[in-house]
Amino acid sequence: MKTKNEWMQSVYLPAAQKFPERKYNFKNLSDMDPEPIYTADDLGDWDEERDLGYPGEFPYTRGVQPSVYRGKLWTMRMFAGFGSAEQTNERFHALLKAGQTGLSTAFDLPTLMGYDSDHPFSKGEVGKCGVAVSSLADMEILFRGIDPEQVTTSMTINSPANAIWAMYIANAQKQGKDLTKIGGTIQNDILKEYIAQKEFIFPPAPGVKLVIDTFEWGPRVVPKFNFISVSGYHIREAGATGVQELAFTLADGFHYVEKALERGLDIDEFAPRISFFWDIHNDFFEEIAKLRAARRIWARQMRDRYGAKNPKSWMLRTHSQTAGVSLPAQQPLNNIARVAIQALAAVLGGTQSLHTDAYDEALALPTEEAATIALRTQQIIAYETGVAGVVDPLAGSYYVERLTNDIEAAAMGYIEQIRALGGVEAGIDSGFFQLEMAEAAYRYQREVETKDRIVVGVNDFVQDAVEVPIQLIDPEVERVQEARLAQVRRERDPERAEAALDALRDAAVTGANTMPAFLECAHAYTTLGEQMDTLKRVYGEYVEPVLV
Ligand SMILES: CC(C)(COP(=O)(O)OP(=O)(O)OC[C@H]1O[C@@H](n2cnc3c(N)ncnc32)[C@H](O)[C@@H]1OP(=O)(O)O)[C@@H](O)C(=O)NCCC(=O)NCCSC(=O)CCC(=O)O
Repeated sequence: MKTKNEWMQSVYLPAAQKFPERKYNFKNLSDMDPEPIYTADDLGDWDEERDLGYPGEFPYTRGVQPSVYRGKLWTMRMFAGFGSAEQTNERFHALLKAGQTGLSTAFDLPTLMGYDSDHPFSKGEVGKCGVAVSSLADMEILFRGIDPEQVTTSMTINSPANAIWAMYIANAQKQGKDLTKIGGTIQNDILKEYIAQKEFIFPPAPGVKLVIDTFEWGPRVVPKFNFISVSGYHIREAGATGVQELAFTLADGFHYVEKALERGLDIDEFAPRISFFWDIHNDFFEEIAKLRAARRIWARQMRDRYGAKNPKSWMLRTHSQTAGVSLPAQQPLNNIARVAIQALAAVLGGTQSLHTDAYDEALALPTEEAATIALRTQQIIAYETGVAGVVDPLAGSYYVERLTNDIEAAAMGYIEQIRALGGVEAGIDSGFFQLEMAEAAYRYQREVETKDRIVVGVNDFVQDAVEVPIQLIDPEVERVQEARLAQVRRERDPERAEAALDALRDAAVTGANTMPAFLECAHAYTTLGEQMDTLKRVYGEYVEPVLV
């Protein structure tokens, strides 16, 4: 048989002279230029046993479970939250009734920034991009009628993650639930806030310290809870390429591991509950290869660099979300097609959990109809396409294996560069991440503006604006929240509340684990704002350095 090179010379190039290749940018979103075809000749020293293996076995390229979706479909976990706790609770019940298999909570901006709903800074933002939660009283309503032992819940919360998690756990305790049986995930990934999303409160050192408190406390008290979801999503949405998303996020994961080890924790006690979160964009094969490379890098580094011995510590388990940034406001119904393709890539990449964006995401929070179509998209993939019946069906594809290798190598290059810079916190201080991402975002935008990259409906195939119904948030929610907060402050035991906040302050001052104090703060109905203010007085607030 001819070699690839012989075929290129004798067949492809002569044909391309007669019928030239399209003048188009074939590069993927990580700026990697694919060749026209891939054969075994492209795999270099790729070794099937070392680099691929079997599903459920090191290095987990093919998936973390032996049976992957033949055993259990991925969790269909739609990110939802708006308005008051009552409204979101209603949406949660509707989503579960529609066949969703896990919950995922979106909090509003004041909650994400640690402000109570009645703080002057919260005006106009209460309940807008998620649900408002200022105390245990809101949490009780939010999860009314939902059994935390039966349904796993994800909470996208970062700077105030300890406080919100404690409220969730306090609510479960008040219902008499067994804490060793409740499962779920808090995002709790503060590093990517400094790098990308910018919803930080405290400086990086105490920010990371609070995260490590959850690494220590979680496995002992709520052993089924994933106390972190190390998130590439927001890094990607802020303009990073797929390779940067992978590298920066894994570097963040390793940073937390190193900090937990510095605290003297046993890697095999905490690492099995570290989880991840990826953004799944339009380049189909790039995204599949990214997920496979992610599992391989994590497994190799955890075993060989950090010395983890428990196979569960080697397994990178992940949530995925289709790429909001890829869904334009122009011709929004086309986004249903984009989301279907991205979701298929997440599934072929072996995700454990998936959110599919609603087509109207660029316009407003999703209407119930748009959110339902997004969920149905997952159900169509799960039940109609046959892709869930065979484990890692793309394994052995020359292109997919080569791309997995290339993405792994490129991401490891970045990870080594970050280590040489002095680590993630040093990279944040020097603006390394922001500058790398700004450059990638600029390159992408220039490609779109010069039409070197076509985005259907945006820079080609454009048509007049199409109107779709959008969801509006009732400003009444702000008044309801203010009234509830006033009632909470009036009815709680003031001495217990004050003592709880004092204990939180003391834990912060002495460097003790803050989680027991946060749990008591929740039970004492102290508010989120009161807890964060207490910590601000000890830790200070982060001011981002200006980069020019
Ligand atoms: C680990 C994950 C990724 C997934 O957890 P899940 O519980 O859903 O799934 P799972 O762990 O795969 O499965 C649950 C249990 O079943 C077992 N299991 C699963 N598949 C199996 C199989 N084939 N054979 C045997 N056992 C299996 C697992 O080991 C596990 O048990 P054990 O537990 O006993 O091992 C978790 O962290 C998660 O759900 N994350 C969601 C994060 C999220 O929703 N984030 C939203 C961000 S939204 C955001 O940031 C906003 C972005 C924006 O701006 O729009």
